[in-house]
Amino acid sequence: MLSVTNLTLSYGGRVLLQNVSFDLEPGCIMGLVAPNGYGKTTLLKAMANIKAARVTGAIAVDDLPANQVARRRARVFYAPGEGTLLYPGMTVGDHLAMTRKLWRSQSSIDDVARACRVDGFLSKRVRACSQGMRQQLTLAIAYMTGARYLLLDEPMNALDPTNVQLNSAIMRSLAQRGTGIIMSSHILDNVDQLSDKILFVKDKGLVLFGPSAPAAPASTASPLSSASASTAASPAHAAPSAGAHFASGPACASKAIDIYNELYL
Ligand SMILES: Nc1ncnc2c1ncn2[C@@H]1O[C@H](COP(=O)(O)OP(=O)(O)OP(=O)(O)O)[C@@H](O)[C@H]1O
Repeated sequence: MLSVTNLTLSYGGRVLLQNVSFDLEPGCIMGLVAPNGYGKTTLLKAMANIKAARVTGAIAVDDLPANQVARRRARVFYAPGEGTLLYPGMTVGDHLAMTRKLWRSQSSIDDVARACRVDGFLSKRVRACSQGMRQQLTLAIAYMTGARYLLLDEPMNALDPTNVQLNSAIMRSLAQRGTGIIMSSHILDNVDQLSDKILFVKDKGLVLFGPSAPAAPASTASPLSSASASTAASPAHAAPSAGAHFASGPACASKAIDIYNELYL
């Protein structure tokens, strides 16, 4: 379990998230949704121990003690968007080879390249790749690491519909084998299809929609209002009474776009 406890994130004096807590379980795909600038990237980086912001609180990686930095790092991989992970002068194949070596991956370059459909441009330098190709490569690198927890920043951006479906299937298959995935996204229909749970950033807190949250009270006319209030009143854990929005599994009773509109519009 990747556990976030009482996390506060700020830049200068500006607090983005205050005292938030949640767990990313192995085998779970969690969507992370909020408008631009609400702190999704900052949260994912903090979870990967990439300290861009000021961070207080605790992040636990399984049962590993905090001082076992290398072992913790080996279980968590953050994949940024927009190809910023990549080296423009290196080829696609070089990136996979480097990742395989650094992460001591058991996967073969050919297998990952074929599965992620980057095998057709392995010898292309990143600077000559399209935006979508760079994103395909970023995801191929993430899968190659074999990390138990993948933190994916807008992973479906720039991908064509075929590649969105391909990567959705790969993520689902990884989750079935125990990988925990959290992905920020503005593509809400994909978040609906893929996520077991969805975290929304709201009022510097988190609102969780997912099957493990307790069911909303029957008398609640709008489960959202109860969810928001619950989170605001209880910063300790992002498990407000919002579970009625989801059936179990990826199928979602309420669409993310409806929840989004109710939270932010
Ligand atoms: N290095 C930094 N120094 C100061 N402020 C920053 C820094 N990085 C990000 N911010 C600010 O923190 C806020 C949250 O940024 P972040 O990138 O985490 O948002 P986001 O939810 O991922 O946005 P988007 O959906 O646009 O990608 C923004 O207001 C941004 O300007």
